[in-house]
Amino acid sequence: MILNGLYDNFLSWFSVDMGIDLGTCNTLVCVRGEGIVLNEPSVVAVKKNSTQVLRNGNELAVGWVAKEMLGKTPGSITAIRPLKDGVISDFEITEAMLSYFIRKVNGQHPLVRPRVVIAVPSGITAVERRAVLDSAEKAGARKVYLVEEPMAAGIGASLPIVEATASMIVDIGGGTTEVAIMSLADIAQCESVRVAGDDMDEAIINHMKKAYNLMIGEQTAERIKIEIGSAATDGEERTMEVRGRDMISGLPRKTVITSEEIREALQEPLSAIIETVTRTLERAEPELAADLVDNGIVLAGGGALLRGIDVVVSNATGLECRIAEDPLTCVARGTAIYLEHLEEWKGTMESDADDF
Ligand SMILES: Nc1ncnc2c1ncn2[C@@H]1O[C@H](COP(=O)(O)OP(=O)(O)OP(=O)(O)O)[C@@H](O)[C@H]1O
Repeated sequence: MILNGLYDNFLSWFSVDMGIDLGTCNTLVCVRGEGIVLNEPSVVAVKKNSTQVLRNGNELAVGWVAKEMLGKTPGSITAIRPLKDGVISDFEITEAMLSYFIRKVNGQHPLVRPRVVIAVPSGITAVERRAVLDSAEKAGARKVYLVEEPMAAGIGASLPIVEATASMIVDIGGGTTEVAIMSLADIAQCESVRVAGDDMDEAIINHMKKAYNLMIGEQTAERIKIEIGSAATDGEERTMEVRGRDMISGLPRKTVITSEEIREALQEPLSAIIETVTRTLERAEPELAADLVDNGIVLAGGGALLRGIDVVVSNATGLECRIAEDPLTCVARGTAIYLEHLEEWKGTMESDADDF
C-alpha cells in the first residue's frame, strides 16, 4: 500500500497531473503550479446519427472549434453537448471529449499517463459516477479520483472546509446548482437541483416567444442574460437589441428589450435556486446553522456572475452573501488543490487502474 503510494508519487514527476471541472457548459483543466491551462466549451461536433467526431482540418472538432458550429451546422453535422444537467448523457462522446482535452494538456504521446481529479455533481448516482471514472480511464488517465463539486468549489474559494466550523457554498453552473454546508472536510448537508444557467437561457427564449413572437437561439439567450440579465435591480436599467426569426412571418427581425423584463423572465429558475438554498439551511444542524450567521454564504459557478444574485440570496436567507473570486474557475482550481491533499479528504472515490 505504502509502496504503491510512493510509486505513484514517483510517477507523478513524469506526468502532468490535472484537476478537471467537467461541466455541462465548459470544461476547465487546472495543473498544479500552472493554474487553468484549458478552458473550452463542453461541445463535440459529430457526423449526424453517428458518434464519429468530426475534424476541422487537422484538429478534432471539440471545444471551441465545435462551439462555433453550434446552431450553424449543416444537415450532415450535429454539434452536441455530451453532458446534460451536469451528468454524462452520452458516454462515447464524453470519452472522446475528455480524451481530446487530456491529450491537449498532457501532450500527444506522454511518457506517463496522468492522475486526474474530476469534480462531479453531488447528486449523481453510483452508476453515473462509475461512468465518469470509466470515461476518464479510457480517455488516458492513469488514476482517476472523483470529488464532489461543492467540495471542490469550497476548496477553490479558500473556505476553511477542514475546520470545525460550517462553510456554505452555492455553486450555480450551467445544468445544476449545488448547495452544500461543509465542515471538517466533509459535506454535512447538501442539495442539488437540476436548475441553473441553462434554465435561465431557456426562460429568456420562452419570454421572447411569448412577448415578441420572436424565436432566438441558445447563444443569443445566453448573451442577453450576460449583457442585461439580473436577479435584482442595481439602480441602472439596460436595453439591448435582439435579432431572431419572426414566428409568424418566418423572416428575420430585430427588437429592443429591457433588463426589467428579463429580470421578470428569470424569476422562475431563480426561485427554484433560492428554494434549494433555504431548504438546505432548514435541514442544517443547529450548531452548523449558528456558524453560518458569522461565516455567511459563498456563491460560485458562472451563475454567481448574474447581477444582483448575491443580494437576492442574502435577502432570502438573512445571511451575508459574497461571490467567490473568479467564480467560473473556482471548481477547477479546487480540484487541483484536492489532488495535492488526497490523503486528507474523506471518502474519495477512485478508479482501480494504476498502470502507465
Ligand atoms: N456574466 C454572467 N452572468 C450570468 N451568467 C453567466 C455569466 N457568465 C457565465 N454565466 C453562465 O454560467 C453558466 C456556466 O457556468 P459554469 O461554467 O460554472 O457551469 P458548468 O460547470 O459548465 O456547469 P455544471 O456545473 O452544471 O456542470 C452558463 O449558464 C453561463 O451562461
